[in-house]
Amino acid sequence: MARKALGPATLAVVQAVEALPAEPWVVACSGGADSLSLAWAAHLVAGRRGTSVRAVVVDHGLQAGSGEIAADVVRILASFNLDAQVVPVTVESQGNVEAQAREARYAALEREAGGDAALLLGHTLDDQAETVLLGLARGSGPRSLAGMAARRGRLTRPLLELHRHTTARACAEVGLEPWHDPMNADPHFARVRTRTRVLPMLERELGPGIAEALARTADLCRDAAEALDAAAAPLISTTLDVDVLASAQPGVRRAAIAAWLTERGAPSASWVHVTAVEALVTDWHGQRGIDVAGGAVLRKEGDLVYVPR
Ligand SMILES: Nc1ncnc2c1ncn2[C@@H]1O[C@H](COP(=O)(O)OP(=O)(O)OP(=O)(O)O)[C@@H](O)[C@H]1O
Repeated sequence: MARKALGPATLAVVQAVEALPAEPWVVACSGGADSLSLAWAAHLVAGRRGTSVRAVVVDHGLQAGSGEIAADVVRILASFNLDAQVVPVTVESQGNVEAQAREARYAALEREAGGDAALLLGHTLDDQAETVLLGLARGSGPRSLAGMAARRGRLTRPLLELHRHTTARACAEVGLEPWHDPMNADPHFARVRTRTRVLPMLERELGPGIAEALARTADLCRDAAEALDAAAAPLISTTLDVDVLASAQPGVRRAAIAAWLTERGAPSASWVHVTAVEALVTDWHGQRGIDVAGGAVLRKEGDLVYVPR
């Protein structure tokens, strides 16, 4: 039977999905153009391969009518016969709501994917470029500038080399109406200002191709971060040896401290904490220790010791 020709944008999304290995897929779909076009393409490719695919829509319950919006997305997915379900999560409405929503979303999505399925996410080249730019503005190092990996564990991002405008066009080509999240247009968020003002301004002032260049920076930084981690690994055990740290290169020393803090159970080591711990080695004047997230680091004889709170 002759296949109906795909439009050029749809073809680009389908080809990105075809590059994935054959395995069961769970598509994380918000209803936005990126994850909607991804879900459409995943359904097509899985059908051709005879592998299983379904979609999950997380309802964070943070906006009025969020349940209906999620149900609408499930209906859109059902319109092309993709099996989908809404998964509600509970997010505290105090503190950093965005970060809590992300954490609850990823926990629910990973639970849904279980042990065997790859979890497909709709992040694009533009998302990667925004992540790198925001990291540069914060003064981040290579680990953070590495941005998002195309594959980490079961998390899979097939669209990282495609622009957001491609996914929007793909939806139009196949007749899907994506949901436009009002938060994606709210200039209160630094990411939204980066997307709508900063990147377009850089493209105007410095020339086209900024997003591609920033995505390449992410790839290069990932390589650099992996090299630093590999060099730091032999320095890490239950405690850190002060003399060994003192003679290590600064970048390797800081990578060792960051990885050690994370291994010991300190939640994501910030630059402030890493450099404060480093000072126990490079600028020691008898201070006993310093507080870090989740505990304290003490200098005991020739070692640094992590004491959880
Ligand atoms: N509520 C949700 N339910 C399921 N998956 C989600 C949800 N929100 C985000 N995701 C997943 O995370 C990816 C990135 O999220 P992000 O918030 O950057 O995108 P988005 O603005 O929701 O829109 P899009 O679907 O176009 O990516 C999405 O592509 C999707 O795969």
